[in-house]
Amino acid sequence: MSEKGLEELRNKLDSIDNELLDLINKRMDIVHQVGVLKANSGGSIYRPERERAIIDRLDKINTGKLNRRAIEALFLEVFAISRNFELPENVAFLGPAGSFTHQAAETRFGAMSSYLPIASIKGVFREVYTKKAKFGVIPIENSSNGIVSDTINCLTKYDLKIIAEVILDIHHTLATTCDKVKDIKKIYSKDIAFEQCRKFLENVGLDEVELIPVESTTKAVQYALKEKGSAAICSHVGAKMYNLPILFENIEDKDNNRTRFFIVSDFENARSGKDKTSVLVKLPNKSGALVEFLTDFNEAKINLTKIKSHIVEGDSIFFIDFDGHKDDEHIQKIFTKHKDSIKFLGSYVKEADDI
Ligand SMILES: C=C(O[C@@H]1C=C(C(=O)O)C=C[C@H]1O)C(=O)O
Repeated sequence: MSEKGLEELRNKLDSIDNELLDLINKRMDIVHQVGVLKANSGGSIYRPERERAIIDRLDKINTGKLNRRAIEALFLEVFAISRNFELPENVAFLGPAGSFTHQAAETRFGAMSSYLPIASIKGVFREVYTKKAKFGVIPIENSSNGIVSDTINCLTKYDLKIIAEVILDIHHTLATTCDKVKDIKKIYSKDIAFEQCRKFLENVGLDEVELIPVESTTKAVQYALKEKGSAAICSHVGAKMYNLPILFENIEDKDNNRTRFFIVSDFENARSGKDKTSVLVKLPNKSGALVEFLTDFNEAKINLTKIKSHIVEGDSIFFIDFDGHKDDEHIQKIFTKHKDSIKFLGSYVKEADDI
């Protein structure tokens, strides 16, 4: 291509960028006006259901090259920056920095938010409950390892609401300063990550080496970086963050290894039209209680997407997800009838039926 041709194209890009900048600034002014209205009425700045509606609308009218993922990536960042300008709010997440939960948080709160890495799930709930953070991000379940007990325990104890779910594909890498697999004598990682990569470890002859469970995959990177002859099973982001060379990518045994995260806060969402609701249920200790409860759901034609039993302080409880919003009439009826058994956890935009 001639120098002149390149310059012409670059000039075109420059003028498009000028327009984009101008439009985004104009958009920010409007968001500010919305922010003032919300501040006067005491409403939350963040409205996940409204953001979902904007993305759905743009995806529908889109005739250009961008696909839904690209539209989502661009606009979620624009929304996050707008909100952050309007009212900077802290986001607590199960840390350390670079954890999968951090990545889940960044999908909704973007690059500019102020993040607080917290060492435990209980700590995250505490930060939000005591208003040091407006939002808390924690894992609720993984497709290979099931429900995260600490999260269920905290949902029973703290009066916070689930305002969004985030589902991430979880990919692990083997990162190490060793050049060859046979030089690796020990591997650091989080206990559940070892379980998710068993077959890989067997296939490359690493099933006999010492596996050392540590608090997080990021911690594993830090250990592996310091110690010769060791490796970490960690995320791509975690390895890159500390410049630990990656020897193998995508080493998880199942190709649909997914984790679901919740975002908790102190407000409730309005309806989006495509919602899911989560509740905890403690039924009376009498025969047929569960059947009667589920029959009511069946008769109201409510689609249950998950039911898991769980023991909290010796009591058996059920964690249940179903389609619909708390304010839907048929759901209200069930909530009224079973008000002594149900703890409402939140209605939020449904990202998927299940993981
Ligand atoms: C502007 C609003 O507030 C926030 C910012 C949004 C945006 O930038 O479009 C959308 C939803 C909210 O999270 C709104 O509620 O409309």
